[in-house]
Amino acid sequence: MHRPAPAVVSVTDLVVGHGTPLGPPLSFDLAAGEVLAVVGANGSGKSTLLRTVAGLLPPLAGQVRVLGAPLDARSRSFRAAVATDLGDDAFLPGLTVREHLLLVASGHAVPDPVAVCERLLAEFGLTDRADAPPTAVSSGQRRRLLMAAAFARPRALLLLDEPEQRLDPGMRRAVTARLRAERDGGGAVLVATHDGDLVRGCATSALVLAEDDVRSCAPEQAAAAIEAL
Ligand SMILES: Nc1ncnc2c1ncn2[C@@H]1O[C@H](COP(=O)(O)OP(=O)(O)OP(=O)(O)O)[C@@H](O)[C@H]1O
Repeated sequence: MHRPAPAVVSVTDLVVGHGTPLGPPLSFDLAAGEVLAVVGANGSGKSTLLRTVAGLLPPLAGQVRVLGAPLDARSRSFRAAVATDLGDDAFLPGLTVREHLLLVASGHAVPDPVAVCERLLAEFGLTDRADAPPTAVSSGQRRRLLMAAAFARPRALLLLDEPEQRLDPGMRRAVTARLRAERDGGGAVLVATHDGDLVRGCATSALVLAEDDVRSCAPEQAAAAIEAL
């Protein structure tokens, strides 16, 4: 008998917050080949939601399941399946941009990690700065490195918090195209963003967070909601 694959992420009656609830309970499913954009004003809870789904914050109520299992960020299966760029930059002293990428790819047993990393360095415009430590590149270049690192490893789910931050317009368009390719290749993406063009360019659905309200809508409506903020 054919059983449908479980949602990559399944959220039921989830209440997030730092001690006190932020907004009403949330429920949504995210399947392979989908990009769910989370939009809303500053402080509406986008990062808090992403950090909860990443297992960095405990839910105040409700459930998050990842690939059919209750969220357990310490489990090997969760760590193997979930790639994140939540904007936290922590780097190892003494390692270059290239070496950071290689560390991620090798740590996840990616075949031919050197070739994978060189491709990502070129794609994210970092080849010229690959031998510098991350502390010696620009803030936008560090952001490119964090994003490249998320793509340097296998993943079923990608969690991104405002990937457009600090990127120039050309790289924003490139990231949007990258997320479209992720979606079309069967990946699942949960992305918080203030970038209407990114939502239009890659999302399959959206959640609009507001005080005491959460609305599920089509990408075009979410992009319009961003532009109305
Ligand atoms: N570490 C923290 N401790 C306590 N409260 C926090 C913490 N981080 C965020 N908050 C609060 O939680 C609420 C939601 O913040 P969150 O960062 O999730 O919003 P956001 O929608 O991602 O905002 P932005 O668009 O500015 O990134 C805000 O009121 C914020 O002040």
